[in-house]
Amino acid sequence: MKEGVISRPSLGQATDEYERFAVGSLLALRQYCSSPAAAAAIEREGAMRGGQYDVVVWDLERELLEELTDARLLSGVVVAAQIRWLRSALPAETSLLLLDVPPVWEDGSPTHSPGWQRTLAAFPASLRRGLEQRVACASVEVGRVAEELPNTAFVRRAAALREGDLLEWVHTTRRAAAETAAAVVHAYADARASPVPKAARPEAPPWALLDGVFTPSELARVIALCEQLDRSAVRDPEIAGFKLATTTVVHYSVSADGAPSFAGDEPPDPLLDTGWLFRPLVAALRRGDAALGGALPQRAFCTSVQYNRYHRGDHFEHFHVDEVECETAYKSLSLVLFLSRPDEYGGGEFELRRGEGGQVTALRPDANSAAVFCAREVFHRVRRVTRGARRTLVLWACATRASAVCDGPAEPCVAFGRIGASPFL
Ligand SMILES: O=C(O)CCC(=O)C(=O)O
Ligand SMILES: [Fe+2]
Repeated sequence: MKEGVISRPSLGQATDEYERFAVGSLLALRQYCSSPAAAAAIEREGAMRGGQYDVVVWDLERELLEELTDARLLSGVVVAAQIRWLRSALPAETSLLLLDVPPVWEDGSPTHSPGWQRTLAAFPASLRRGLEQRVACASVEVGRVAEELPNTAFVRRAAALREGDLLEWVHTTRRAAAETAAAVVHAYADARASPVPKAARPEAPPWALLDGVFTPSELARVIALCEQLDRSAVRDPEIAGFKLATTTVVHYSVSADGAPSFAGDEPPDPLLDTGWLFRPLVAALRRGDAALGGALPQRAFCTSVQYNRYHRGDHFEHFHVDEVECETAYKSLSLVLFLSRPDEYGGGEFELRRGEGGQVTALRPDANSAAVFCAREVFHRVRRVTRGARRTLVLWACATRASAVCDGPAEPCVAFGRIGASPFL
């Protein structure tokens, strides 16, 4: 495998998909997937997309990765594991596509933060040089992609970056992968010493229904965002017997000083500065947790938000729990926010069931309400939509094994995709 190779024929097929379906998302999905069947489906998907999108190869495994692992930066270990998985999932002849290895350091700090600067300053000179070379090399690749795909938003944005900003940009735009890596990094550390996670209290109700999650003005803003996302939506292929829907991932993204992350003559990107969307959802996770008996571990963080649209014939008919493995970082609470009014769609019932044999409850909740439930215990599915469109936002509060039992402040807190130095936002 050669470093920095772009396979030109397959690049010709890529559009903005290029960014959206970068491997990071698949890795994140694989990490978070809900069942062995789902894992298999995602791996198949990985293999298929691997054939379609032969992207930029940054072979981090050989040099930098060794250095990272030597430096005991656990992200190195995580990346190595991800690459191994990726290699096994892709056909042998496919060049490794690894668009984004987010530089998630042990304290989860973004690359230009004081934390990052301190980390970098502590590196041996050889490692620093290695890193700098990688950034330069990545910039060259972005430049080459820009020649191939001059008109995509991704490229316009990427090409405008200065070299030093690249890692920062990767960190921000690939939040889902970063979350996965950050979670796994801590899980590796936690797994050494920690006992199994606390089971949810037996007397806790299995799910909570919350209403009024967004204020009217927030809701108007959410709807406007969704309409904007609908305009560039790409329909996901069906995973038969599992899911057929269109899903867009919205990452948590805020700039430190509140200024727009990208200035210039482009219209503002609706996917930047999304803190306003996350705050009420995190508040709802906290409310849901309280209603369920407060089982959320002390140290928790939330994932990106998935915006799902189910049009006529669409479904998520596979009865599943969102978390099964619990070995590393795990999803603790699931939140499904219903954006559509019940009269806007037919079918599309949200069915919930506690455990394998529990009784099924079918819900068609009001718009702006949310179901919150234990990600490990509550099976759920979405029946086929027969009319109109059903829209939801889905996100999870995640934790690591040790965080289920660690001592911490009395109030459980949810941080935005960051654990480590300041998990208690
Ligand atoms: O969109 C929904 O209503 C549920 C989605 C879901 O169950 C999931 O993403 O795991
Ligand atoms: Fe689910």
